Amino acid sequence: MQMFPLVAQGAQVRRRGKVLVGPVDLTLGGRGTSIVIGPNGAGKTTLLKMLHGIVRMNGGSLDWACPLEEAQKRQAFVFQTPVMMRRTVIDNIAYPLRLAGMSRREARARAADWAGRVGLGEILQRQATMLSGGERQKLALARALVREPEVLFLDEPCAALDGRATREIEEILAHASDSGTRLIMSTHNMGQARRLADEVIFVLGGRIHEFSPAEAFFAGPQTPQGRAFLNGDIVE
Ligand SMILES: Nc1ncnc2c1ncn2[C@@H]1O[C@H](COP(=O)(O)OP(=O)(O)OP(=O)(O)O)[C@@H](O)[C@H]1O
Repeated sequence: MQMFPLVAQGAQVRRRGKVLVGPVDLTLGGRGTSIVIGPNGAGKTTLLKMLHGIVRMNGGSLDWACPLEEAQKRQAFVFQTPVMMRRTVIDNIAYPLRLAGMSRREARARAADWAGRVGLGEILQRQATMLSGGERQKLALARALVREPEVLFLDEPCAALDGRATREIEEILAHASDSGTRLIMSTHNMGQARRLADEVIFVLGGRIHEFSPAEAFFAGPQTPQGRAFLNGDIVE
């Protein structure tokens, strides 16, 4: 069953009388990588969580092309600082499969396979809480990808990582994208945005200020704020 388009109409998130996001009108198609950019506090995280369905909306609508319950099963979210369970690497990755009812044997086999794909194949038995930042992020990716979601949301997955770890994560993401996983991801790193984006969602003040194909955006944003942001100027 088709999951896309995802259509938001007048979607809004308010907390304590303040609008954090919206109103947002947005239609996302089923292909490629959407990169969400914007200054600190613009609402990128809240927007991603709203689209994923884990923050309560206070207005408007958000509709997948398939029933919501179906859509929820087919998407995953990688947080900026993923939480590690006090278990081994392989058990952390196998966990979502176990939750979904898969046998221990099968879940561990798949987990070991995914650990290998993200470069954690040598440390399957290490306690996840002992991992470095880059390793944690790889584990979080494997744990999200192991269920083969059609859509993966990521909130600044490389924010705390050095260049090498960032490049490794980007390779995993590019591979997932090539394999057909729809990526919707925020980043502060404009180099990363240029490398990964098929389309850019520029968020300002909780609203979508620009939404364009990546090539067009990076060639020249349509708005003064978009241009300023791309230049590294302060945008408020
Ligand atoms: N649960 C909440 N209650 C009240 N305010 C919140 C809540 N969550 C976020 N905010 C506020 O909403 C605004 C948007 O936050 P959000 O984290 O979505 O922005 P962001 O663009 O991801 O920021 P950053 O780039 O700094 O991570 C901020 O001003 C933040 O302080």
